[in-house]
Amino acid sequence: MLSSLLLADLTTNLPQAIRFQRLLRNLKEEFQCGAVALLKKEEDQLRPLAVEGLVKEALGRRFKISQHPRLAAILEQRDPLLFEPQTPLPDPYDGLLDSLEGQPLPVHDCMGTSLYLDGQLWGLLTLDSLNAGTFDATAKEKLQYLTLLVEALIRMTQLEQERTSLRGLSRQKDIFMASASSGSSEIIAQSPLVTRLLQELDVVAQSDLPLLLLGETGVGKELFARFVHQHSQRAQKPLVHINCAALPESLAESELFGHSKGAFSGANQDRPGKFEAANGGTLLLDEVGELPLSIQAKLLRVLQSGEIQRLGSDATRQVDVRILAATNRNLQEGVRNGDFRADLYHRLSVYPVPLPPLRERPEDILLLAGHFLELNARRLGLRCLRLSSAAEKALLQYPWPGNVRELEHVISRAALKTLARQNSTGNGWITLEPKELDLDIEPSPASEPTEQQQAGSPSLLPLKQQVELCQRQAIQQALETTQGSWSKAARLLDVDSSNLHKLAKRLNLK
Ligand SMILES: Nc1ncnc2c1ncn2[C@@H]1O[C@H](COP(=O)(O)OP(=O)(O)OP(=O)(O)O)[C@@H](O)[C@H]1O
Repeated sequence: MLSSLLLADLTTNLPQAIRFQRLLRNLKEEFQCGAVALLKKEEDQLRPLAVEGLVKEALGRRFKISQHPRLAAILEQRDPLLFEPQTPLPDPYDGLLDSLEGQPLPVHDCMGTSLYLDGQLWGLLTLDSLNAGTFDATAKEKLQYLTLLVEALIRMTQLEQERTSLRGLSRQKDIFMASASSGSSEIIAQSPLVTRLLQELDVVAQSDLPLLLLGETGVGKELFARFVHQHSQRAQKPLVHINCAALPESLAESELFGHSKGAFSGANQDRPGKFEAANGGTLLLDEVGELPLSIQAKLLRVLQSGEIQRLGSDATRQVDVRILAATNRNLQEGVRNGDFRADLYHRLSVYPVPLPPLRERPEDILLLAGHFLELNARRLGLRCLRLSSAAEKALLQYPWPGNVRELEHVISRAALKTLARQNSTGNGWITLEPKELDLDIEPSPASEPTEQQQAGSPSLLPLKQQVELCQRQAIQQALETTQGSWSKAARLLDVDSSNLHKLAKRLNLK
């Protein structure tokens, strides 16, 4: 029965996330178990691509193989591995099972299998059952033959993705987790807003266009700049970051363009600047709105000519640098006030990229929280950190003026606070409560969240923002229904097509 379902999915053209989710749902039913998870191996860690029966935030987690002996043992062998219910090895999903609402896992059955693609270890599949004794030798045998089908399904999905990206379309559809080479550059997101933005950036990255990343503080401008660099032809060359706000006017020219020996007192030797350091690669001008006016003129000349002159030298040097600029200031206003040169603004803003604040993409909040919980648990040596459902609600209700950075700090602070509790109980498993998050807004314990809050919408936003949030959701829904057709979406929403385009542009949906 299950194999025919899997075979049917092999021949259907489905987005990866939906395909994997269906696979896990079918497996959960087939094995009558509580949780199934599909994890992909990425260097020394495992990344969940789909989970069934685990809490939502589990998708944001990364499991370091060396810290999870069960997962390591599954990876070590080709055949499925059945763990004794009494095994002393800790379970990686302790506290993450949906049905247990944060309770630690009791004695239970667990089995898993490694997955290979083209002879290479790709990842693994795990199954957990709360009824000890469910998984026996027959179940293990069944998993063995289903493993082949699961591998075929993953391979098929990969081929389809490759074909799609060859056509210049998105590489990932439902859930897009852009994985860069180091953990710290990983963009965690599943909201349609960010998913679409990443798809767009993936394409724009291939050009040498200057990008202007706009957005509130802590929204991820630097992270997205790194994404662009890593997805560009320049990825093997340096990405040089310069914080214009931290650049004293007296040193700015030498920092950017370098200086020759004797150019000023203390210049004991020739020194290249950031432009030369970034040659062949990318230069990120962070907080570009803070650049002093005198330096703006010099920067403009370099951008126009592609040539730099080190301070104190007449020689010119050709540089090939792609410019990315980021700011949380309104540069147009800066131009109007005379703080920012109009010509430089036009040069930098060829392709503006507005990054949506966290409150406009509530779908990402719990995912990001899960990611930061995992990072903190690892850093503090805690076995498992999770959110109570009241804490989840509190995170969803909060308006996040400091965006992702604030969320990161809230989770780090809360994780630290739990240390004392952890020491007193001696238990590695910890649930965070709203009071530990220390947010300004506490959800009322008596009231159930509204549908809007469940979708992650902040309830205390000014009316204008709430209206915009509703408009954004309606447009996104319509686009999903019409599979991206704007004209059909306009008909569905009963608005004029050009008005819909204008509105979508204003709401950063385009
Ligand atoms: N989608 C994301 N996934 C994972 N981490 C994120 C994401 N977005 C932001 N972060 C994290 O949030 C923090 C702030 O991000 P970043 O420094 O890129 O923001 P910024 O917009 O450049 O901030 P500022 O305006 O203050 O310069 C960083 O630690 C970053 O790694």
